[in-house]
Amino acid sequence: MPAPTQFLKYIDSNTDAFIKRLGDAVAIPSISSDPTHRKDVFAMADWLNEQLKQLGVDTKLVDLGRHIMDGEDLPLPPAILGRVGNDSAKKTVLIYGHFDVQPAEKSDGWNTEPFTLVVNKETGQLIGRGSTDDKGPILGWLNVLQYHHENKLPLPVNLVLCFEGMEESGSEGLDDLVRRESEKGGYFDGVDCVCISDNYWLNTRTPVLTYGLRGLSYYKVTVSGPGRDLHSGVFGRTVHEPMTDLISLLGTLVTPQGDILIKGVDEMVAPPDEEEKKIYANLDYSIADVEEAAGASIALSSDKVAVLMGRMRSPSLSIHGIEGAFSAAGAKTVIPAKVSGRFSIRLVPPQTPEKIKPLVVNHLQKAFATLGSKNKLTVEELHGGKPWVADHRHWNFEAAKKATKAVYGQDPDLTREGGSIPVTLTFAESLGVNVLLLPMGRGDDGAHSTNEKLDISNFIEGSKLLGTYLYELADIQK
Ligand SMILES: C[C@H](N)C(=O)N[C@@H](Cc1c[nH]cn1)C(=O)O
Ligand SMILES: [Zn+2]
Ligand SMILES: [Zn+2]
Repeated sequence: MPAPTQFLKYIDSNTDAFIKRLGDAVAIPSISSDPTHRKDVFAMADWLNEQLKQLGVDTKLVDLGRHIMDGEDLPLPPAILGRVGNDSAKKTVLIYGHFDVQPAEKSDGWNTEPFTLVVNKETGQLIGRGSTDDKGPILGWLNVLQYHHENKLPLPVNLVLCFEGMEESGSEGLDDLVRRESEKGGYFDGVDCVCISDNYWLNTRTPVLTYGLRGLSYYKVTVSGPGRDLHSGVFGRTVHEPMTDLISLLGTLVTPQGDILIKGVDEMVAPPDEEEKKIYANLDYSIADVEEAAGASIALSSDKVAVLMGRMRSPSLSIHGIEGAFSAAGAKTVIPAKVSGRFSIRLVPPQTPEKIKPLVVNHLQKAFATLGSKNKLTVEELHGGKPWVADHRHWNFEAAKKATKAVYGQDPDLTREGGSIPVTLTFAESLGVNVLLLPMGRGDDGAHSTNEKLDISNFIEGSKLLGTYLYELADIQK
């Protein structure tokens, strides 16, 4: 059943109010990885819960307990569960999203304040942290709910909502909740399919449906030795320096071409056959797309298929930062006493964090031993998540294809995403149902980056897409 024309018109005519609400959401700096912002993640949960209640959603906040982050014992933000409709004649769809965001500071290179949504009417962009990842898409669902609530219209399907505030930090506590609530009589019992809007198109023009995600294994490697920071003029060439050791270790992990040097990691993945390569060759994507999104001509290859495979079906290792390193202005001549490097490996089937961890630890210990250093090495896995691949011939995807065609007038490309949403596989396994990724934003949105944005047209057409998908689902043969 097509979405009512009234619904599409309503989304268009409420654009300003929807943008205003996104501004309110972006203004809450709900950074899950920063203990000083934990209260803001709670504030964001309260704000979202209030919005949902005002739109007629029956909600409950679920306490997920506590966890240790960087040695600090912290309360986990609650998950928000919600329900609209309980009609046994209708399908039941579980919607997942996350209301936490990545860190952002103007000094990182933002042109505007990251937690103030800037509406640029000239470019048609909404700029602010969380605009595309993942507050914009969550608010897209709210826009759909608002139309039905204000017009006292039933939704075409029953909706079960699951929103969390720790996705950017490993979804701590959520797996247990999902497993528990998927049991008979649980909150998610009776769910027919899952839809997640939390990734991006490949380019700036072609909508996509996504059937795969990479997993993640995130590490902190620490080298310590001196009892305190030292003067490099007094102690240089006199003691083993932690930073020198750490840089040597990080240099053993990956080549500048992206090949992973930890024995067994790249080798765990079977090479693609010609049939699979055709899938990548047929996607609407070019080297210009990746370079425009990256902001420079720095693609690892000029071969589109190689670049796409690097993102979608190969593991990758990225080095994220060094804690304890001198980074301020000036020329401090210090030997830091303790430094920690953070890096992560994106995983693809059949890799799992459990299979990868011993390879990583063994590699680092061996590499450290070859340095002949008297410093101390520790390796910690901070968090992990398994990769996920779904059946894109399922009726859940068929409904989304029809909705895409109806809203955008074109067929979507089918993609695997290079990023990770750890709970996706848990939903698929615990509920035994199909999971669909239905992204709202474009490939150049800059999620996790400076000047993150969501195009107004993607916010508005994306809201229509989410609603239209629900109408298409209602009709489709199971
Ligand atoms: C794809 C999704 N929007 C996302 O950004 N996921 C994060 C998950 C994560 C895990 N550790 C930190 N963040 C990602 O892929 O980095
Ligand atoms: Zn993210
Ligand atoms: Zn996200």
